[in-house]
Amino acid sequence: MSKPITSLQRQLQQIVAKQLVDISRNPFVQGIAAGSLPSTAVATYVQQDNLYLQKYLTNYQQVLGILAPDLLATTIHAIDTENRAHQVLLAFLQTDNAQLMKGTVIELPTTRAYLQHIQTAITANAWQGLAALLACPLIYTQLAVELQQQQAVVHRNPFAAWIDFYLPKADYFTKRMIELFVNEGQTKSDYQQFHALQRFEASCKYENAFFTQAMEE
Ligand SMILES: Cc1ncc(CO)c(N)n1
Repeated sequence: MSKPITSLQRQLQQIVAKQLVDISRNPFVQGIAAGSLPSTAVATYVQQDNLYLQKYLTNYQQVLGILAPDLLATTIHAIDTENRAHQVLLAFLQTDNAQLMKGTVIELPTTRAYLQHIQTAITANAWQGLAALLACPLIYTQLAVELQQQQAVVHRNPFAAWIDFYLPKADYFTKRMIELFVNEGQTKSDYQQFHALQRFEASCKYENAFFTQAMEE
């Protein structure tokens, strides 16, 4: 017997709420909230996120191509333009992407491990892959809501527009992804659901580690 639709969604929310406790304490995230971060950390974050998002997009296309080609067609643009969030960080660094990515930028261990985790999930099946992909938009959306509630979105904060970018907008694509995950999940066994939620939780932890990695470089 599969769990009712609301159960999967509730479990996602519980996992996010739990992981956000750690993420909001992350020094990088606290720097975003306070409007102050070392340039090296911001530069490392954007470099690694460029590498991450490039592969994320490929994985997203692969998974959505199987599960929901119509949703893929309407949301691909949303991810593609995500680099607009990076513009905020690049402005803070007073540089551009071309300059920042000059030479060889290699994947740091957490970036590599996170991408490998997503890849492994996709190899199991597309829905497991979706579980691993879902943490990325879901964590950032909830984080933005939390930072806004902490009054971090103020004019003097150079990262205010970055936070604003991730705030949930009308029919935002994160919501569509959650709906897809939950709807597909109704047809899945308890075993599949259990593993998908584990993969989702592992991705949430990678999100935290991804911020940490930027501070350590
Ligand atoms: C690593 C990472 N997670 C989530 C997002 C938000 O989509 C991002 N840009 N990068």
